[in-house]
Amino acid sequence: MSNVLCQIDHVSVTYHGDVDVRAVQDVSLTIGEGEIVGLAGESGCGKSTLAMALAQLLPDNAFVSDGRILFKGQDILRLSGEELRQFRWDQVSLVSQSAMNSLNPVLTVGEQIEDAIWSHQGKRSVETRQRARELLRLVEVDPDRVSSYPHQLSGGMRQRAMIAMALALDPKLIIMDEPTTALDVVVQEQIIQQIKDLQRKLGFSVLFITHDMSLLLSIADRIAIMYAGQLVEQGSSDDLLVSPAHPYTQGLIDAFPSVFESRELVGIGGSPPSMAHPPSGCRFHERCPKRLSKCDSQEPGMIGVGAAHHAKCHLLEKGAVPSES
Ligand SMILES: Nc1ncnc2c1ncn2[C@@H]1O[C@H](COP(=O)(O)OP(=O)(O)OP(=O)(O)O)[C@@H](O)[C@H]1O
Repeated sequence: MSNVLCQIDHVSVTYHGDVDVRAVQDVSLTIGEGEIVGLAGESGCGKSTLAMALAQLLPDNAFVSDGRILFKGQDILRLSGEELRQFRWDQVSLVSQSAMNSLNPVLTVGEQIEDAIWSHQGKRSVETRQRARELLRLVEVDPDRVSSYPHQLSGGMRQRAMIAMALALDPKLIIMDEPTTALDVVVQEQIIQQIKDLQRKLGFSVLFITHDMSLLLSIADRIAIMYAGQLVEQGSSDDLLVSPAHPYTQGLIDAFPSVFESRELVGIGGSPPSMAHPPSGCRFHERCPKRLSKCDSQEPGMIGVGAAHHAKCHLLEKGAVPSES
């Protein structure tokens, strides 16, 4: 792998409420410089919470209850005040699912990009307007659109404008949380291609979050799979495509149309558990078609199945015989 940019080290995140919810539990994940890492899993499994912890944007009722997050070797959980503000844009930026909700409806796109530059570099000038135009050109939006309001742009253009804004301060890492979910398939493909092109050209790293495995297999260098707050498998895209080791990963792959082959889609039976009361043993055991008798009581560890391919499943232990149900 390339040089390490970011190391998420045994991180847990807890939400305070009537019942405390540990939405992320003991997650370790590394993102290399210039690498696109995909994070997949069904709704509610903790992907966005992990992303928010990484961007230091957790809501007030949530906190990192264990572990550390090193960014270029520095523990970002210890940053405060000005250091934190700088980190949030200079090092990491975020593109979220709905550009319509993220963009300010009463400011033009140009003003919003300029604000991002200005508020962190302390100057608004002819150059910031010029930079806003360059950024729009970079994401293939007509630079004259600096004067447009968000509602005057198509969904695809708004999402491109969000990407332009995320690029404004040359961050080292861009977190993309379902950036194309709200778009139709054709526009989605164009934007994915553009993200890949920009990443190659500019060299930033990406944490790409989605529940769509087939999309991830086509964009990510490496993929991590989350289930009920835990990482259950990680490996290269090829590893996961050719030999997924966790039944949940296999289920996710089977549930989405493949860009590589045509086959019948099969959903995963049941639904993810409540994070307030996660099941004992392997958290996937109630839905697993290959569960063993111990899966409901003993939590499996992460087991190596290849050079950089690991999965958290008892089936990978020596001598395990799956029971097909
Ligand atoms: N603001 C909140 N307050 C309390 N609990 C929360 C809050 N946000 C999320 N959670 C809890 O954290 C769990 C994980 O949510 P999260 O949004 O991180 O999942 P996700 O995988 O990103 O889902 P989605 O794909 O739907 O965004 C949820 O199941 C919920 O129990």
